[in-house]
Amino acid sequence: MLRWITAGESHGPELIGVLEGLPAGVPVLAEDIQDGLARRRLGYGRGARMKFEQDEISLSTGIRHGLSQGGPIAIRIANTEWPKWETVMSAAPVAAEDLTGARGAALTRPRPGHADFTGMQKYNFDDARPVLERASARETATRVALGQVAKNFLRELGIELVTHTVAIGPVQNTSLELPKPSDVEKLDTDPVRCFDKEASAQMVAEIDDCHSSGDTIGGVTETLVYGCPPGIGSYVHSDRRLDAQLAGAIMGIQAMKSVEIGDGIDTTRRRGSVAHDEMLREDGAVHRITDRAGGIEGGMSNGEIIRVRAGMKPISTVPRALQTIDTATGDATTAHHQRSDVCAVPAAGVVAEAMVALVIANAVLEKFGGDSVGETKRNMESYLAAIPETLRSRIARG
Ligand SMILES: Cc1cc2nc3c(=O)[nH]c(=O)nc-3n(C[C@H](O)[C@H](O)[C@H](O)COP(=O)(O)O)c2cc1C
Ligand SMILES: C=C(O[C@@H]1CC(C(=O)O)=C[C@@H](OP(=O)(O)O)[C@H]1O)C(=O)O
Repeated sequence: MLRWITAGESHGPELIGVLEGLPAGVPVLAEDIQDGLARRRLGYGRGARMKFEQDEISLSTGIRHGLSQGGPIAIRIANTEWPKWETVMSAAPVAAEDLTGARGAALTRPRPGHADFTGMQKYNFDDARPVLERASARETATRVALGQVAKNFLRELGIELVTHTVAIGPVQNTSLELPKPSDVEKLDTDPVRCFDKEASAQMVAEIDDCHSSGDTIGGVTETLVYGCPPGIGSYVHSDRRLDAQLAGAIMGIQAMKSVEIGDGIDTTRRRGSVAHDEMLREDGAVHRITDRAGGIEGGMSNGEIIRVRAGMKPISTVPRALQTIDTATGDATTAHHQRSDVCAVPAAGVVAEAMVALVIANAVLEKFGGDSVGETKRNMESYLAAIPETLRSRIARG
């Protein structure tokens, strides 16, 4: 079983992520993790912080000479801004007169849509600062770092992921062409990580329009998993279903409001005759004529491309500030606003990919086990080889 946990505040000294349960022998280099983090900082519509935040990482434990050792892997990501926040975020007590100005003064005008107001109620704070520090999606840098380790493990088994943006607000990419893992570099050069040039230009224009009218916007990303063998996850109990695990992981990302597996909502509008994926046996293996199910049936992977869509709401720090109340006085006012992203959908897609990688890696380990990556691979190959001929599936590879 693979377990992970993150710790840290948005403007604290550092973020920490721990991954436990990874077999030994998985190649892990600092550069791989830096690559993943750099990708998360990108995207048209990101705010000022992403221009200077460096995501300085240290691989603190669990890796030796570029390979995982089987023990917990701890990754630290330093916050570039820490010197400016040392007093406000100090672990030691600080005198009230030292907490002033935009950073230090209590935040009492909670933003509708963010965690501010309910967080203050729940944790008994008279200041939204501690709420936003942990609710902030800064934390997702750690998930991307851990997800990168999971991706390296999956790559050893021939499982690869790629993520693209399919909608920004009302602008949709209606092209049916799916990116392959070899298209990652091409996607990296697109301002919104969209696979269709025309749709990408319209998405950029939509973000510009939001920016100039003091507004924010959300959208939808799609993560594709290639090379996943059939039989990952299970139908035998609700919490073993791969689709349930994926949905939970996606909904655990800040600002995510919907998850779709395969054609998702579109499938609910179709008749059965055009909603499912008919089977064909060719060259000694069964494959599907379509992949409307998104590679999962009965809570198990079926060998086709796994497709997971994640729907993100608009950023809640709206420059044209929304109506709220001042929690210090009870008076009507407008929500506090500091620098913020206008659109973070491309970055959220990178986070979604990390979460999908962690879920698939966990499900793979549950099925095949192994204390070294070689053992996991042998177990997987012998399972596939033992499947009777008429039950064999073609595995969709990139
Ligand atoms: C990658 C990413 C970047 C985000 N950037 C911002 C931001 O700059 N400003 C903001 O108010 N919310 C931002 N958010 C969204 C908030 O974190 C989120 O709205 C908040 O946690 C409440 O969302 P919830 O209702 O889903 O919990 C971002 C989310 C993600 C995934
Ligand atoms: C720092 C990141 O995203 C942040 C997510 C975020 C929020 O409220 O979720 C608010 C903003 O933080 P700040 O107020 O410090 O500018 C974003 O920049 C990041 O993704 O690394």
